[in-house]
Amino acid sequence: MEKGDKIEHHSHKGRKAGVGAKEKKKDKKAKKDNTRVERHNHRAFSVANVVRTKRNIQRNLDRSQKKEYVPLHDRRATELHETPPTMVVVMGPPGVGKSTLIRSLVKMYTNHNLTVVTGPITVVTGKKKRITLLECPNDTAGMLDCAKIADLVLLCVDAKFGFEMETFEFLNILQTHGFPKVMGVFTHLDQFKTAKNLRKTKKLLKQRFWTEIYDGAKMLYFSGVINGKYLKHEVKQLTLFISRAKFRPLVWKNTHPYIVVDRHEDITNPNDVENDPECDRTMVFYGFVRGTHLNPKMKVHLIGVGDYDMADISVLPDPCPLPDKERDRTTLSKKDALLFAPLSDVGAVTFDKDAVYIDIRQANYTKKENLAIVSRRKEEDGDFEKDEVEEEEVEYDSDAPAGMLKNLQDVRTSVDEKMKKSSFRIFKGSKAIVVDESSSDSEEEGDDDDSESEEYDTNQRRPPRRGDALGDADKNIESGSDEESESDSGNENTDEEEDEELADNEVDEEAEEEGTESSDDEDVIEGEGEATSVGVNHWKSSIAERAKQSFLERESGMINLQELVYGQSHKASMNHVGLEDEDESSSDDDDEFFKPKLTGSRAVNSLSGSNHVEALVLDEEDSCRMVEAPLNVTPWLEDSDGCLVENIRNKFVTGNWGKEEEEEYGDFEDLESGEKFTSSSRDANDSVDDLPLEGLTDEELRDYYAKKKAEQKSKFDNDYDNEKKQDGGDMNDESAENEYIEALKREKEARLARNKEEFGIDGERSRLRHEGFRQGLYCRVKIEGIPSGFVTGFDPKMPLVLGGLTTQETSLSLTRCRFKKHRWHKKILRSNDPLVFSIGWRRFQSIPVL
Ligand SMILES: Nc1nc2c(ncn2[C@@H]2O[C@H](COP(=O)(O)OP(=O)(O)OP(=O)(O)O)[C@@H](O)[C@H]2O)c(=O)[nH]1
Repeated sequence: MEKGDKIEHHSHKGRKAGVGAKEKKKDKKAKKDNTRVERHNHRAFSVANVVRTKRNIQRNLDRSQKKEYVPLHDRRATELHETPPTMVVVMGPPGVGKSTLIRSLVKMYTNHNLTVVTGPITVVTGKKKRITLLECPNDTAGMLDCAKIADLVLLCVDAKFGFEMETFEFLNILQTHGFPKVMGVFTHLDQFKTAKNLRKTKKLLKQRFWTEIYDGAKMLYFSGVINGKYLKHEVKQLTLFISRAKFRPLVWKNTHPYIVVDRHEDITNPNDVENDPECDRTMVFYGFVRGTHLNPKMKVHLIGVGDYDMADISVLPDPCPLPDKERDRTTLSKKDALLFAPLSDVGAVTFDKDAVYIDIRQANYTKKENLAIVSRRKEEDGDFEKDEVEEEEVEYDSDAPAGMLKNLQDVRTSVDEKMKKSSFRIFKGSKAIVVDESSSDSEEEGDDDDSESEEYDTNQRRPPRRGDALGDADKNIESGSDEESESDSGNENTDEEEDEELADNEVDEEAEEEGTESSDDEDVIEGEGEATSVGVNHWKSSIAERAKQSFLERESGMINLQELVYGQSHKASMNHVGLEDEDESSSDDDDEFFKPKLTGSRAVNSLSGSNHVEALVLDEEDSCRMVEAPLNVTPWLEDSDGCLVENIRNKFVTGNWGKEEEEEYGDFEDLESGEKFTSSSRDANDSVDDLPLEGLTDEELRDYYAKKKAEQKSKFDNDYDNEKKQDGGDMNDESAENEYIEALKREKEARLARNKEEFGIDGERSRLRHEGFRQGLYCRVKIEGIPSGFVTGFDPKMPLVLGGLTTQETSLSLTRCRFKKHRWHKKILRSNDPLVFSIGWRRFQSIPVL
């Protein structure tokens, strides 16, 4: 509806029957007849009871006064899909039912039965709402951390037991950390035997709770557990309270960015850890950015560990996104009610920056005969036979991934070894070439064979093409091997095509056999002859071949930038010389054809002798920063007008920075206002301020400054009032203030919209660079140099928080603080009494001197 539009209301319908209607009729008639007597009831609107009215007025004033608070600038995201999940901390003494409460809430929201409740659990609770549930550990450190990050605290209290030490401790901690919203959850109500007793206890608990927190704080009563969860309608009521709760922006969270870590990973090089198990670790932390913008250059404090610079921070896709905005639904469907609890063992998929891990719990591809240990154990347990019947080995297709995985288990020799043993012949009737010269007797056969094997090498280095010699050679491998195998069996086949078909068939058959045959059979086949083994492991050898080809392709296509810019390295060039020398000596007896070819730029360099020499000269040192000609100092020292030393003398600290500098800059013109500034005008301006100060006494000087300050203040006040008048018109103070706050809000929204428009959809990266990582983004933060103790002593029950540090928090500073004695600490606090300090994100224990 537009602002100017009038709202249509139902018109008033007068009474047509009853006393009121009768009276009205009478009055109308009297008015008509002019017999109406004007009556005035003096006491109608006067105060009947002065004292009571006074009290009433005072009470109303007090109540409205209580509701007033200093408005805090809310820096939380305005757009709902950008807000991070609300942090709901569940706190209470041990055994009070915290885990049961979280389990019940998760079941209510997502219909998922949680077994383990550890770490932060994020749940989509509505179309525009998410919450993160976190169980607060029962130690001071954990409580301190939770108090800093909580938006809402569910304070669990065992009603049968009453308030316990932990609850009061936590409330105390909350008070000193800026009080977040607190709701009371009273459990174990089913353990009261009489209703009267229950009613009495409820009343007592309520009074105590309200005095601890504030009058009217929300409380819920949970009466009993069914199937390990609280009653459905009671949990439903709690979810309603959670979704309706309004959170005040707390000062600390308004000024500090932080990440409550969902999960973390140790990405230290395993070799380093093996060499030194105590070595510093590189770790990545995952979580939503909360609070304010997290600047990548900011220092962060990993609570309980120390201050660190972020080695890397990047945005990841939201693991628990809000449902699609486009879908026009009023309620949240169960499908959209997502759950993300990486430490609680929910779901099988884990996302990393560049990998997705799927936990395939039960799948087992190990062959049955290899499960010796398992079966032995079962035998020992005595239920071997029973399980035997249950578990039947599944047969997989050898082409399917599972089948290939099983085949891999049968491999006894590596691909390299097989390649060494393999042989092929290039021309029909020529001798087969064996790769491994030492194992074959090619050495004994003389130079010809050597050259053949070399030819094989050089041919191999060429990138393959369809129908190329290598492709032919491939065919030859197959045909050659077939021939051999067939010659063994006595069937000679000269037709190549037939050979290929046959080979294919054989490969297929043997591959099929391979899937079912045991490893012993495989060994027998290998023993029968190499030709057969080539056929059996055909797909494996082709893998090696393909890998080799792709490597060669990459090798030839690769441009070495370092070589392009700096020439070849000295070592490399020395190698070339060595190689060439060797070649020269060997070229006497070998053909040109069999010379090892240099690839890429090396080959170009070695083309001509002069080029080669040039390359060698370049190779000596990094030449890009060197001055080619020797430095000529004479023009610097010449005693003339153009003397360089004199020209730059004043650029240094020792130079004359007086008038010369001003003269150097000369006059300039303000292009916007068109005003011209000359050095003389500047002098005049300066002198106005400077003049009265000369020869003044201290008293006069003080007066002079006070006057100047008053002038400035009045000027500011005028400007400010004008601004306020413009914003609020001639309204009274309160409405003007409201209007002012509204104007600020509007301005903020407009600024956000402008920023968004400016950066556009594709400008996300530059937005992150300029703004930092805004709240609600799911980030991955890499931190280096974390002590090994953090990994070894990690307790998933303790909340892990990465808090952003402002600049003044990273520098050495003096803090003034006051101590308040704990209400139950009987003794007077003395020097050297150990205290736990919580200053900003940091917390530590110390023995202060008071
Ligand atoms: N009868 C009854 N039993 C409850 C109630 N709430 C929780 N329990 C039981 O209390 C036991 C402890 O509950 P948990 O949820 O594990 O308590 P917790 O606070 O997480 O305990 P810690 O993890 O040790 O701190 C469980 O066996 C629950 O079934 C309740 O309202 N009534």
